[in-house]
Amino acid sequence: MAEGGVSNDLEMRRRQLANRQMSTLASRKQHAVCVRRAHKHYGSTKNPAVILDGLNMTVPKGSIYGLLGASGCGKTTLLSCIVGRKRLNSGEIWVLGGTPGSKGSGVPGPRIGYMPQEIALYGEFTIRETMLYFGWISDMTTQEIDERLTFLLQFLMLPGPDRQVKTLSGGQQRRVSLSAALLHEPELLILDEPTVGVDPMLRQNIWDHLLHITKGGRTTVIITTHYIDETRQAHMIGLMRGGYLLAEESPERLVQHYHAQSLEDVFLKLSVIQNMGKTRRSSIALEVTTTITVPSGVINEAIVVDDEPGEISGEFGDNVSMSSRGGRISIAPDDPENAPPEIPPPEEGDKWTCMDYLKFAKASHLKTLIWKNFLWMWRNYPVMLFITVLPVVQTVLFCLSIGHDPQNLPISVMNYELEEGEICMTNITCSSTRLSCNFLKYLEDRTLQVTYCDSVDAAKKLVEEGNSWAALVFQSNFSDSLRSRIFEGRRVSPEDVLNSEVSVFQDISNENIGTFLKRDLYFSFEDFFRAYLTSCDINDKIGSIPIRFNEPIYGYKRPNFTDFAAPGVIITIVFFLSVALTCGAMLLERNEGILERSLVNGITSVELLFAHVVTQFTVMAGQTIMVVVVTFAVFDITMKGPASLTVIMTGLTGLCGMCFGFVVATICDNERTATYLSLGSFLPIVMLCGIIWPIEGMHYSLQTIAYVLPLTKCTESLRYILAKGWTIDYREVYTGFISISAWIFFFLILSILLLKFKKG
Ligand SMILES: Nc1ncnc2c1ncn2[C@@H]1O[C@H](COP(=O)(O)OP(=O)(O)OP(=O)(O)O)[C@@H](O)[C@H]1O
Repeated sequence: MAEGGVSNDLEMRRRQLANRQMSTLASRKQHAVCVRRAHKHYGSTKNPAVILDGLNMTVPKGSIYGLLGASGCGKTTLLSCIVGRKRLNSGEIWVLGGTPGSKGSGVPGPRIGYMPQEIALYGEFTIRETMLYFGWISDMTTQEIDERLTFLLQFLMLPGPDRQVKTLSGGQQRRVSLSAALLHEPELLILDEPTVGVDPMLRQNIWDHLLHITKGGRTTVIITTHYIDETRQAHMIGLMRGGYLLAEESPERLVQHYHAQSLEDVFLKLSVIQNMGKTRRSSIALEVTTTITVPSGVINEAIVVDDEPGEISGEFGDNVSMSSRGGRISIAPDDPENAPPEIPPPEEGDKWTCMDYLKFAKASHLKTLIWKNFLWMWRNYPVMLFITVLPVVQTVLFCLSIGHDPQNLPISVMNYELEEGEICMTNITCSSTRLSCNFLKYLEDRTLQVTYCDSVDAAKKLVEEGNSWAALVFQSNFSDSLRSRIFEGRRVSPEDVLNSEVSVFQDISNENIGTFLKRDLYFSFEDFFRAYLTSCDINDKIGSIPIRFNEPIYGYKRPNFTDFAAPGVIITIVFFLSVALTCGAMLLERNEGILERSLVNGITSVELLFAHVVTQFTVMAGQTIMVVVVTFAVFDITMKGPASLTVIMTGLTGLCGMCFGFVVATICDNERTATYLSLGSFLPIVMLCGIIWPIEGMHYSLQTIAYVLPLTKCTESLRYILAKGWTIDYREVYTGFISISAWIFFFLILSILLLKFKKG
């Protein structure tokens, strides 16, 4: 780039800058960027970490503005506020004539090209795909993108367009990131350290290109860099320290004014002056003034003025002022007549209405975002695996592992009816003297593993050692006593009543196994007893408890737990897989800075959410179908109601999980907190939704909470559809649909509002 070519332009702009003038609203709006009295802190208001402390900044149109400052001084924070991604706590920003984020300002949007400090690219995309993404969201055609890409690849010395970004070196990735910012030739280019990791020759090429594009006055560049010397080529430099700009001038004038050798010298001197302002009464300051040469008159002219911040910008010529918590030091005498006017209130009509927030998205943006989401998933094999295999595996595991009766439970038996060494014969007759053997046969038929012992103590010991779930003891006259119990009626002796009992010593530490064993003992005894009565020509029904269980109206005579658990398990699998998938995809996008970058390019939160809804919904629909097919077609779990309702309810649950995933991703700053929040919500939701235990058995105070939770009503509803065959006409069914739809709506609105308002 010919230096002489721009010198006239530059000179003219410098003269404009040197003109002292009142900072009117109109003049502020004419600049590419104008920041006034910017205050920004992180942390709580009680204990704030102040980053911007009354900062003023003026970036004239068509200039290259080098923003310099030590690491951590707040440059990135300032740039984020300029591009509308973070909000000031107080103060004003005008960018390209409007307030960032206001209606019609075009900022954020394609008027801005933003290269953030982090790479902020999809590693799985090729260079061309990356450019297509950023180009399309900036409303470029594919042909325009390809033409620009050819130039940028050559100019930034990048490898072929089909190279995947993750296979490039760090420096190459930064250059791809720079290309993405330069691609659509924006009016305002904001480059956060674009020359890191770039060799000196290419660095000079980049600077030449920046000088070239700013030459016509249409493009303005704000650039931060740690290489102070390269900013000599900028038209203007802002030296940032302690939350505001120490100086804002052209590099030549700064060096000249401070009689410095280099810009680094200038920065050092200004820093010393600033420190003296803060500790001007301390002896350290005296020491510093004697060792550092500061332009004559500068210190003497320094006067302490009030806390009211003043203008510090090229707009006001050489006027350089600095504030500290305790007061303000003005290096050049402040001109009271040039005191800045109060910041005007924001213009009416700039504010977004609720409808604007929800205003429907641009079709081209949506198309691009959906394309990007699918491409990202397609390129991420583990994600694809997660998407396709996990729901099937989970469902198969559920169907194979939950709800089946425990098999081969060991029990120990001391049978005093048998002689020593005698083996049980199992023929049953009315006069049998070995009825205990007949009963044990029925137990064995129920897969219980019987171990015969030679004493009660030995049988109980097996239980104590954990080798048996129960010890059964039969008395020596068990058969006779049982017969007396049947045939002697009211004359039966108490001894016979006692001796006809099977004595059981059970291990009920595992409640489920204990209950199954009890059930097996009861059922086996009933079967045995009825068989015995039949052998004695007695109506076998006398042997049953006189309660007749008819064919149930709903369900089966022998209900199975799998049917009970299936609705809750299906819903939980679909819901939480959706949460994980959505939350993971969004957090990855956000934490790598890609989301930030897309938003600066003009993507709106509604578009972003809508694109995720479309992508995740497609995935989730596939998952739902797989889960339903495996559960009902392969494992034949009971489904009495219409399959369509089952699929719709499962699909809605997945949609709700997806919307909850949006909320988690917007609330949480990183994967770790997202994991805590998802897990933290998983357990209460699952515990209270009635999968594990009927809601009617919960503490009454929890029952109301349980019914309000997202998965409770829909689990119930699905259970009614599956087990009873009910349709949408039933209140219990349609309330489930209403409940899940309400939660979807709530989560969606919440995530839109969070996305919109949760800025730094
Ligand atoms: N979200 C945040 N929450 C709390 N503190 C933050 C946050 N973002 C930045 N900071 C802090 O604000 C200060 C300024 O950060 P910023 O990234 O703006 O500095 P910088 O000048 O761009 O630094 P560098 O040149 O190293 O990139 C730092 O101390 C940083 O730790």
